[in-house]
Amino acid sequence: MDDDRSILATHGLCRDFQGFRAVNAVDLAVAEGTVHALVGPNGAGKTTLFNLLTGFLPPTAGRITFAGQDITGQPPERIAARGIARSFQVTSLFAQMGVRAHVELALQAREGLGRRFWRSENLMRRFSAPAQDILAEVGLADLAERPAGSLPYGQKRALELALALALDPRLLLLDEPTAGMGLEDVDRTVALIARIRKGRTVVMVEHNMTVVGSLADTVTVLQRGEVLVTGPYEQVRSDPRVVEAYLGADVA
Ligand SMILES: Nc1ncnc2c1ncn2[C@@H]1O[C@H](COP(=O)(O)OP(=O)(O)OP(=O)(O)O)[C@@H](O)[C@H]1O
Repeated sequence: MDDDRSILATHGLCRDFQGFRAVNAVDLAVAEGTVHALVGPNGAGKTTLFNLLTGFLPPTAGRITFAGQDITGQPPERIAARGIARSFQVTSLFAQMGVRAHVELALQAREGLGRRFWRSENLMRRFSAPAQDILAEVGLADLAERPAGSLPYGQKRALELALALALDPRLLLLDEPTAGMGLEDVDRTVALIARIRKGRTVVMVEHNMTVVGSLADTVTVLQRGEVLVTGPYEQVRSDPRVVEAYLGADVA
C-alpha cells in the first residue's frame, strides 16, 4: 500500500474497545504534499483513527510508519517530535494569556527549553518576531496583544492552527477544522488551510463535504471501522458504495 510518495502509512491498523473493533485492518497511504481527508458517517472510526495516528491511543494490531520509520505505539510527544502536529483544542488556550504569547510558548516548546524558562522575558523577546510571522500566516497579526479568551470562536480555531504551525510540522493533522463554524468562518478557514498546506502534508477529519471538495486531493471514506473507498474527491463522492453509506446513515 505504501508507495514511495507516502509520508504516512498504516498497515492493517486495528483498535478494539472491550472487544468492539472501532478501527479494522485499515491500510492508509498519505502521499507527501497532499491534503488527505478522512470522512464517513458517525461512528465510522475517524476520531479513533486520528487518535491512533497521533499516538493518543495505542493500536490493538497493525503498524504505522511515518517518513519511512515505524512509529507504532510511540507516545504523542515522540510522534510530535518527529514532525507530526495536531491542531490544538480551543480548551487548551489560556484565556488571560495574549495571542502572541501562546505562539511564543509553542515556539519555545519546540526548542525543548522546558518549563524552567517559561515566560522568561528575554526568551519571549527572542520568539516575538517568528511568532508574529506565524500570526500573520493565520490572519491574526492585528490581534497579537489581545487575551486569547477574548477572541471569537473562528479566531480561536485560527490560533490553534498557529500553535500547530509553530512546531513547523511535516504533517499537520486537523480534527474537524470547521466544526461549529458559521459560513463566513468556514470560508475563511478553507482559505487559510489552502494557504498553509503549501510545503506540508495535511490529514484532516472533516464532516463538511464542501470543505473536503475544496481542499482534499484524496479522500478516504470509513464505514464501521473499515476503509470503504479511497480516491480523488470527484470519484469518491459519486461512488455508489459511498452514496449508500451516507444515505444509510441518514435513515438511521
Ligand atoms: N473509548 C471508547 N470506548 C468504547 N467505544 C469507543 C471508544 N471510542 C470510540 N468508541 C466506539 O468506536 C466507534 C467509532 O467511534 P469514533 O469516535 O472513532 O467514530 P467517528 O467516525 O469519529 O464518529 P463521529 O463522526 O461521530 O465523531 C463508535 O462505535 C464508538 O462508540
